[in-house]
Amino acid sequence: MTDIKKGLAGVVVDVTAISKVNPETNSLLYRGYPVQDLAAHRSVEEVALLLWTGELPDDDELARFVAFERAHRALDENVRRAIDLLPVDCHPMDVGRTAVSVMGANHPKAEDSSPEAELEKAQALFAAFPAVLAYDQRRRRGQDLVEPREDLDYAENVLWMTFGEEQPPEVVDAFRVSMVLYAEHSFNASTFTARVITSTLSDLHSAVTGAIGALKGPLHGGANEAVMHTFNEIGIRADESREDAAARAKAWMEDALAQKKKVMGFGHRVYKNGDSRVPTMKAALDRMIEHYNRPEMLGLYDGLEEAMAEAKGIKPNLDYPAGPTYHLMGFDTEMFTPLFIAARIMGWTAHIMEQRASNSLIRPLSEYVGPEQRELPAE
Ligand SMILES: CC(=O)SCCNC(=O)CCNC(=O)[C@H](O)C(C)(C)COP(=O)(O)OP(=O)(O)OC[C@H]1O[C@@H](n2cnc3c(N)ncnc32)[C@H](O)[C@@H]1OP(=O)(O)O
Ligand SMILES: O=C([O-])CC(=O)C(=O)O
Repeated sequence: MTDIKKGLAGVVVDVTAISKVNPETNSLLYRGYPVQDLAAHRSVEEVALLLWTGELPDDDELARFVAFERAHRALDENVRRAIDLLPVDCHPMDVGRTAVSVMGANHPKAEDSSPEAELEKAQALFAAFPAVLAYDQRRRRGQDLVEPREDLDYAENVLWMTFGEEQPPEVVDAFRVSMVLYAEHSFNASTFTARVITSTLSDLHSAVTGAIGALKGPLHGGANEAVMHTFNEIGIRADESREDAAARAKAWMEDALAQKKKVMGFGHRVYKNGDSRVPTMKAALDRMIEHYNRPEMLGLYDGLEEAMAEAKGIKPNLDYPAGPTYHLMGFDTEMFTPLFIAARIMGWTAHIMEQRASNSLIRPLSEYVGPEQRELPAE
């Protein structure tokens, strides 16, 4: 029997110059720059340009892109109409997936895959997607659409369109950090999906639509939402001490592992000794816990982490600190993975362009294990 690598685990399928995930050094580089340095010092807009072009922008390049991004933020009327047709109790990832598909169908350059058109479509999608998730959260709450504001940067504006109020700088900063950390992660399942679709010479919006489908699952992006379901199952008690919350979380985890449950937000296919992005995201979560004065959330976080480490030695992944961070900011739980879409559009579209520039149809082989050739039964 052929040596089959289930889930393509450990298989190197292509080269990439976009990011380097190094589990040995527990590091992640975007185009050579450590992600924690980018998260500390750079805007989402700068990171987007870095991922797409390979270099950090100079002042003129950044100013041009910032102007473009601010001019392309408003929710398109066709997209709004399509969203309004979807039930308010469907999953917001279905809304995001549908919205990107509608954007593609309406884009005048949908079938133009030249490098220039591709970059323009990537930038427009990056600019336009936040309005989808912001509008979706608001319509579910019975609130009206909030128009984008051109005087706000990307991170400030996403929060503005979602909540209709300017957020304090600490909150904006934690949100910006999450977007930078979520932007790109080499050949993860959704990015690989986007590359498979691109490899057939399909268009950018089709590739992103497919990637959203792959991101939705709880073994991938859906884990940030699932983390919050765990917290809710344990029970969030705003007046509880950190210690009491930690004790309840530990007991919950011990019980879950005794039942052989998989607990989302822990483990990773590539990192086996911790996720390079967790310390930076955890620091942002700590700042939010302090800002909102919610020590019991830290108790739940620590209790689960400690019990998982003691029982199985498995470390948290990025979705673990990101989930409670978004919760504290006021996002509805089901909106967490659409936030991941907003960020990962940067990485997906960079990979779509890289795949197209050096394409080969992605079509692996399988070993057949079904019945041998046989005769049809007589009619
Ligand atoms: C941004 C991201 O997408 S990060 C990933 C987000 N996904 C999650 O958080 C989902 C939970 N985690 C998991 O399911 C896994 O760790 C994965 C899918 C991410 C990676 O898994 P793989 O590399 O395929 O490892 P696999 O699932 O085979 O796990 C290896 C062992 O660790 C255990 N394990 C791994 N993760 C977990 C977990 N979260 N909870 C409990 N046990 C776990 C498995 O049960 C398995 O144990 P066994 O050998 O006794 O059967
Ligand atoms: O790399 C992976 O398999 C999943 C992940 O962490 C990501 O996509 O950010």
